[in-house]
Amino acid sequence: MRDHPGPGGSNGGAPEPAPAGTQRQFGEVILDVQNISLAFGGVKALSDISFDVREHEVRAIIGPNGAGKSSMLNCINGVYQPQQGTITFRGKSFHHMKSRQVAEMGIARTFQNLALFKGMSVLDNIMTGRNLHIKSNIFLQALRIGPAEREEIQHREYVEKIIDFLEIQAFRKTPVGQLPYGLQKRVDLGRALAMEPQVLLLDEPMAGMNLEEKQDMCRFILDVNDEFGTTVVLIEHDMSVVMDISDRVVVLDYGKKIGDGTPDEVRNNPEVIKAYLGTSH
Ligand SMILES: Nc1ncnc2c1ncn2[C@@H]1O[C@H](COP(=O)(O)OP(=O)(O)OP(=O)(O)O)[C@@H](O)[C@H]1O
Repeated sequence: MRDHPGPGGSNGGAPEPAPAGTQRQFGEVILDVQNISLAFGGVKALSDISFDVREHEVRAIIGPNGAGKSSMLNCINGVYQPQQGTITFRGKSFHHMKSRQVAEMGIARTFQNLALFKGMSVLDNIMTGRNLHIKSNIFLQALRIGPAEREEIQHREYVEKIIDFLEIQAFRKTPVGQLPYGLQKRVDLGRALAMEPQVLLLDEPMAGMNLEEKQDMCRFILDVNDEFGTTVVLIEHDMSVVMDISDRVVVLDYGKKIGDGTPDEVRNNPEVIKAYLGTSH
């Protein structure tokens, strides 16, 4: 298990050191979710959910099927517009932000069902993550002349670094659809990393993977967090993974928050045990 910070909660935004004897240290609250409610007709997907995420933290959202986890990520990255509540990123609140605007602010997302172009190579898929950073106009890009050519070279260099980092050099020209599922998930992570996010939202990054693939993915998530300093918010069903790599965990059940704290606190929370950990998923 990782070394953990103290129990959750804001201290007014001041940097919060980890308790004595622990290694991990977090910055200010980077993402603050306050009183979010979201309904689809009569279905209350989220009811008055609040939690915060500190800079450089690995924060997990767990809960049984239908608990509202993906809906929460969709509110954070602008796919859904909650009827109530506020999300604040680096002190800037937003209610009705489009996904692209959220991405431009520095929040990237991977999806439960991969959002990759199966016929395109690994390299080209990861390049799509650079779109937000491309400054030259489409005409120059198409002709690959002047500043556009220089810019493309810089973006390709950045993408090559990600490919090296994720250890997928051998597949850089391979169409993504020909790769095993675990590697496709890694490419999806690469595409999100190419956006140079400050916060990375991962929707079930380990789903459908075998043990070895899960171990690899855990290592990459922790390396991204350590080496790039990227804050990570992840949804994951595999409890051993969640408990191993998360600093703090939010627990949802039927759209309500029933637990929030370190893995140990959550593990010992009777309501959480009853709703989730006591059942098989
Ligand atoms: N677009 C939608 N339209 C209608 N209902 C929706 C929509 N998205 C989610 N819901 C409903 O909201 C509730 C929460 O769903 P959500 O997918 O957020 O849960 P989840 O915790 O991510 O579940 P899972 O672990 O199965 O992915 C469910 O009752 C679901 O049916």
